[in-house]
Formats: sequence, C-alpha cells, structure tokens
Amino acid sequence: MIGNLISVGQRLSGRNDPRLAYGIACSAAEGLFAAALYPLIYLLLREVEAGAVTTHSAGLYALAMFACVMLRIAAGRIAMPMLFSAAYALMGEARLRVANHLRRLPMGWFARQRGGDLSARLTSDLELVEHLWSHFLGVFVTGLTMPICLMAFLFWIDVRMALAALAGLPPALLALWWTQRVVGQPGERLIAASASVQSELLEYVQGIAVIRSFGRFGDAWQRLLRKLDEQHAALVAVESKPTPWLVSYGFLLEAGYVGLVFAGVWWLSAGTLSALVLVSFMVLVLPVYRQLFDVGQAMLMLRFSRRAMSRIEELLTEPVLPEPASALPPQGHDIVVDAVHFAYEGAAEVALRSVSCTFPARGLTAIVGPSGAGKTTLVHLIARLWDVQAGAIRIGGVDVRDIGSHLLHRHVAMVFQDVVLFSGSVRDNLRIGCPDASDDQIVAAARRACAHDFIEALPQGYDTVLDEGGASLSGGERQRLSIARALLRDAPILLLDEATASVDPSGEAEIQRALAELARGRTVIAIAHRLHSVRHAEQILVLDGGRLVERGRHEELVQQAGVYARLWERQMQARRWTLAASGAH
Ligand SMILES: Nc1ncnc2c1ncn2[C@@H]1O[C@H](COP(=O)(O)OP(=O)(O)OP(=O)(O)O)[C@@H](O)[C@H]1O
Repeated sequence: MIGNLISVGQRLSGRNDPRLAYGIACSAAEGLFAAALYPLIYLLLREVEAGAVTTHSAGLYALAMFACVMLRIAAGRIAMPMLFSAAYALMGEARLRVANHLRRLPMGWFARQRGGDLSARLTSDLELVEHLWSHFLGVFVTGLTMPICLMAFLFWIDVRMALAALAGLPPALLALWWTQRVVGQPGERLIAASASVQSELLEYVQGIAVIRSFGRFGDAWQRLLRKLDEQHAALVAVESKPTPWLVSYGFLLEAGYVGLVFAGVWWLSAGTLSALVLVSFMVLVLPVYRQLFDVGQAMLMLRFSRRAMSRIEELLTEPVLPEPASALPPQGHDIVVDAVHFAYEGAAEVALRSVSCTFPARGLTAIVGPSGAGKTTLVHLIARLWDVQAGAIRIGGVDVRDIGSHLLHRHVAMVFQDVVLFSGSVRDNLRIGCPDASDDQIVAAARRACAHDFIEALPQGYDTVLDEGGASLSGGERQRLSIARALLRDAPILLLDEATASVDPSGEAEIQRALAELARGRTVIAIAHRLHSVRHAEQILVLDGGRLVERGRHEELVQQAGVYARLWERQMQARRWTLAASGAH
C-alpha cells in the first residue's frame, strides 16, 4: 500500500524525491525505537526476578532505555520535516505538471468540463493527496512498524501466548476489508458532490448579474441548497456507513485479549508459563491493539483519497494535441486553408464543411457571415486551438500541426471576443505576450490601441492593479488592453475575433486606424459583425452554414446581391434607423 502511494506520487509529480525514502526510513526507525523500550523493560524485570541484576547491568539497561527514547524522538524529528518538504515539493510539481498538461489540451476538452469540477481537482483533490503525503505517510509507517516489532518480540518470548493474543486478527482484518469496501461508494459520492457544489457556487457567483436581472434568486438559491444538501448527505454517509464495521474491527482485534488472559492463567496454573511472561503479555498487547486500530483508521483515509489521486491522474492522461517530433518553422506568413472539415464533438451540425481559402501575407482579410456561420471556428483552427478533422491549414507552406505549439504561438497572436485579464498590474497584463518589453514599448503599444489615455487616468496609471478579470474596467477598455497586448507581441499573424465589438463608435474609428496600420506589415484576419469596419479590407470571406459562400472586395460583394449584400443592406438600414431616431430627439 505504501509502495502504491509512493508510485502514484511519482507518477503525479513525474519524479522521485530521495527525501521521501529517508523520511519513510526515519519513520520506521521511530516505530522501532518506540517498540524497543518494552523488551528492555522485560529483560530487566527478568534479571530482577532471577536475582541476577547488578548495579552495572541496571545502569546499562537505563542507558539503553534512555537511548531508545532519544533515538525515537530524533527519528521523529528528522522524519517529519523530510516528509513535509518532499510532499510539498512533489505536489507542487504535480500542480505544475497538471497546469502544463492543461495548456496542451484541445479546447474541446475544456468545453466538456464543469468549471467547478476542474477547480476541485486542482484544489481540494490535490490538497487531499498533499495532506496524505505530508501527514499520513509518516504516522502510518511508524504506526505499523511499532506493533510489528512488538509482536515479533512477543513471539520470541512465547509463541503460544502471541498466537492467543492475535486470535482475533483474522476476523478483524475481514471486518477492516469490509470497512474499506463500505467507505468506497460514499467516498466517491462525496468527491462528486463536493465538485458539484463548487461548480454550482462558481456558476452562482459568475451568473449573479443575470440571476439578479431576471429576478431568479429563488431558483438559483434552491439549486444551490439542493447541492449543499447532497454534499451534507454524502458527508454523513462517509462518516456513518463505515463506523459500525470499524468498531467491529477494533472489537474483534481486542477479542483476543480475553482468550489471552484465559489461556495465560491456564498455562500458569499448569506451570508452563511464568507470571512475568503473563503480565508482560497482558501489558504489551494493549499498545499493539491500539496501534493496529489506528493503522486501520488510516487505511480508510487512504482508500478515500485513492479516488482523488485517480481523478488527478485522469487529468494527466487526457490526450494532448500531438506535437511534431521536430518543429518546422513556417516559410512565410500567408495562410492556406485547404478543404477543411470540422465538427464539434457531440454537435448535431458540422461547423465547417470543405472550406478552402487563402489569406495573403501582409494583408487584411475579413471574415463575415451570419451568427453561427463558423467564423470563430475557422480562426480557432488557424490558431490550432483544435485540430481539423479533414483537410489542412498551412502557414507559410507548413501544416500548423508540424509547426509545433511553441513556434506557432510566436507567429500567431489573437485578440478574443471575451477578453481575459489576470489579476496584476496593467503593465503586467500588457507584458504577458512579451515579458521583455520596455516601458516605452508598452506605452507605444497602448497609444496605438487607444488605451494610453484611460490607463493614465487610472489611480496608479500603468501600475494600477486590476481586480481579477479586470472587472473594474469597461468592456471597451478591456478590449483595448487586449489589442495593446497583441500589438506588443508583434507577431507576424494577428487574429482578431470581433476585436472592436465592445468599443464605442468613436473609439472604434481610432482602433480601425490602428488596425489598418498594423495590417500593412502583418497578416491580419479579422472577424467582423459591423461590416462597415472592414469594408476597406483587401479580401472579405463570407461564411454561411459552415461553407465559404462568397469572397472578394466590398464593392464586388455588394454587387453580387448574395449573402454579403443582404447583410450589408440590413446593417445600412439599421444605421439609417439609428440616425433617424437620434435625429428625432
Ligand atoms: N464549443 C462548441 N461545441 C459545440 N458546438 C459549437 C461550439 N462552438 C461553436 N459551436 C457551434 O458551431 C457552429 C459555428 O460556431 P462559430 O462560433 O464558429 O460561429 P460564428 O460564425 O463565429 O458565430 P457568432 O458570429 O455568433 O460568434 C455553431 O453552430 C455553434 O453553435
């Protein structure tokens, strides 16, 4: 079991830590020295009984006992910090390995996860395993070594009595085995219920604005209460179900004591057993029973945490997007989409069907189309957030699957619809894509993204610490920060997913200018709903129902009287209504 625990730890952290083996050895030594005291007392008493004790031998015994106590304390003092530091180091690495693995998983995997479940694996599951390693391992090893050594000594004194003392062990082990089985199912239920509560709480907090605006507090609250009730029931089951069996284990273990006393008195009266041996057994088996009971309890904890370990292992075995054996650098920055087909896992509709197109290097291509047409999917495939299911995407003549994620990230920068900002200063957030950027470069990028003025107006300017997710900024401000971040990356290919969606019309005009300037030196692909913002693009691709239906410049497409012309006409109408409405005021 210890071996299993250690090998799981090694698999999770990806390495071995010698401190662990030393810590376990010291814990075993602690158990050994704790047990060694009793044989010394017994041997001393035997000499006293035989009248052979001298001042010299008594002194030696006292010295040996003192040494045992000191060595036990020393072994414990060495074992504990060793196990703690090994556990924290190994689990720290396990966290990093999980984080690194998550980075390489396809986005589809995240779409299938509930946020709370994932965060439960990364927090409470890992904490449980960490606790097991730091606090449980040493106690378990010491707790097991001590009764084994003591029993070995008792067998040496008198085999018959030792066997009588352990008469209750076989049925007790059966009860312990059953206890472990009984705790398995409620344990799994508790882990699932706790993850579910985390998910529910996360959704509740994230959706609080929507819940409030729709006045659905009652429903959300009831759902949360239900999940908490389930967790409470699972907690009670974990505690109550194994308890009768654990008590039986303890009872059966100590049942041998009654047999021991009867057999001992019998053999004493028959003259085959000395009073000293009888008393020694009656005193020494009690700590053996107590330690074995504690070990049994600890084994329950191990059984419970096995599920947590396998949940973390499951994360590490999720297949990542395959990386090439040797990465090939792209030979240019034009992008060719060649007969690409893609469907989301479990989705009824295909997202992209046999799409073929070319994005010339150093030019602006706009992707437009009705909602759900596949625009975001196409851009995500170029950034290789997913892998195509048929066809290929090539950058500078090299398939994105052969470029390797590291090189690909150096060539492609993305500005997403949903801007993700991290807690930290504005400067730190801008530096994410380019850690070595100087302050001047940061300010220059912010100016070009029309973000400099509002950043300067923040209490500490570029050093203002943003709340988690930049919640204190407006949508447009967050968007402009993400554009500045991409500008700073200075990647030759820039993917903009509705980059100007949350920017007000005046800001949009400024950003359009910045984007146009940017496009001169780069390959820019911009998804746009507001068609007038991309009408100067060198090329406009029109997607509809996952197919590429039209391509050309704005004027050509308007004349074709197809999907684009209809979208354009609708937007012009909407603009006229807006202008008329504002004129009426
Ligand atoms: N993670 C996903 N899982 C399953 N289906 C998805 C997923 N993301 C998108 N889809 C579906 O794939 C199709 C294309 O979606 P996509 O987001 O690419 O469209 P879009 O043109 O960018 O839409 P919009 O303009 O509304 O953002 C849609 O039918 C959408 O419902």
